[in-house]
Amino acid sequence: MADVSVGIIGMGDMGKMYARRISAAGWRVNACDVPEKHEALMEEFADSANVNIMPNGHLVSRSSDYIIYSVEAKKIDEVVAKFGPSTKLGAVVGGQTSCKAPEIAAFERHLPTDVQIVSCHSLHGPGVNPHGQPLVIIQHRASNESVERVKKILSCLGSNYVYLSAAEHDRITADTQAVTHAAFLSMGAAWAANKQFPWEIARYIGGIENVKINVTLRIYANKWHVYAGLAILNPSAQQQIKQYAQSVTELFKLMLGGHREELTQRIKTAGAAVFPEDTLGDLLLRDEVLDRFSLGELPPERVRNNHLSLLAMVDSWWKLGIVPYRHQICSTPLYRMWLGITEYLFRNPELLQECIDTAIDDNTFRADDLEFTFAARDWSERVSFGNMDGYREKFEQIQQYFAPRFPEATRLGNEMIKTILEKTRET
Ligand SMILES: NC(=O)C1=CN([C@@H]2O[C@H](COP(=O)(O)OP(=O)(O)OC[C@H]3O[C@@H](n4cnc5c(N)ncnc54)[C@H](OP(=O)(O)O)[C@@H]3O)[C@@H](O)[C@H]2O)C=CC1
Ligand SMILES: O=C(O)C(=O)Cc1ccc(O)cc1
Repeated sequence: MADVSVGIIGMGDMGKMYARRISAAGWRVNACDVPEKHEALMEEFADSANVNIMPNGHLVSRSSDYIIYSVEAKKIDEVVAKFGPSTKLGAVVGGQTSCKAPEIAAFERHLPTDVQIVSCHSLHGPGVNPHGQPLVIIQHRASNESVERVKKILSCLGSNYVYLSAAEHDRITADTQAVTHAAFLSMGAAWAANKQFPWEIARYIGGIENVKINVTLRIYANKWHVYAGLAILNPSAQQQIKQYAQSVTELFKLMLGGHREELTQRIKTAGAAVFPEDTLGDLLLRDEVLDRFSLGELPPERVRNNHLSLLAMVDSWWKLGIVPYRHQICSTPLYRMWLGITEYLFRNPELLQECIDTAIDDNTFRADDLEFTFAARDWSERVSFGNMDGYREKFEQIQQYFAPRFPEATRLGNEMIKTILEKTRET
């Protein structure tokens, strides 16, 4: 084992995080990125004795025993086609991309048949401590012995292994990540369209709103390709995102039409299906936690909101027959927060009633909800059409709008994630 070396192709945020932790645990790491970044990487890792920065993926592939591709999901085929044939005889190969269908297809297409395939996916971003987070292991074409080797290497992350097939992985992450991101991306799109910075408006400060704002900014501060890849390339994700957009539209129409009874009936039915009384444990999140992380001044009294984004989430879980708690074992931090605030609303009958009353009686959210509905449908269409360029254009435009607040939001978001994860880790 001492002689086993680890290759990392793609030294972006995730690749570097892996390289630092794996090398610190004593493994020799051979790593590369695109040639334009070679020199900068050499400098950055000059002091890391166990990290050997190489000029390209051929050199990494031919000299490493476990090779991890940590490149953009949309580039996986092109990169594996280039370097896969150079893989060391008998090595094990895996990938870190967020969607496994294209990754596994690329491995099967381009890797020599003697090469084994054990893939992985850390279910968190590069700024989150991997300790205790889920790490998916996919034994696709490999002996048990090779899986043990990979687990031994990755054990330095301290994550919890979750064993899935590639297809199971994609199905679950469509239910958890893709639809969660669609909701937050739509919130950001609506705020930007209305030229709002929500932390400057009293009705968007405090409690559930803090989570909405911090998570939205966290997503827009990341790279577009991460979200585009896991939504567009995941065969299961389109349906989920489409259902979410449809639920948003239908609920908004009921609100606009003043159909109190129908709206109440639908929300209560969905709530009962997703949060059945006899299966519930403690709440994932509580007021003290929710109120602590605000980008703006907390108003003296909580301001009402109809929470269309949350009502639509439960409605689409119900329509799709998804039981969100079943996915907790392989959930990301953002998914846990999203489930946390949704549950917080649905398990508080007074708050839910206030939400329905606000939806019917209060006109002040109509403009925001209209933009939110447009946004949810627009994201869904860009995903359905497989429109990478269109996704990027919209994402980066909104990213620019929020960029000035990213440093503060990231700092607050990190604290919030840490606190919330401590509260939700055992569940
Ligand atoms: N960020 C996150 O929160 C998470 C991301 N992931 C997944 O991990 C993967 C990496 O993500 P992340 O690190 O954030 O993305 P980055 O964009 O930071 O890193 C990807 C790196 O791979 C490089 N690359 C592209 N082509 C090649 C090549 N031919 N040879 C060597 N390097 C190449 C890219 O260069 P260039 O920019 O020039 O293309 C880039 O530096 C993605 O598939 C993502 O979906 C998984 C979990 C969490
Ligand atoms: O927590 C989330 O959902 C994130 O946004 C971070 C993230 C992004 C991509 C992944 O493949 C895994 C985690």
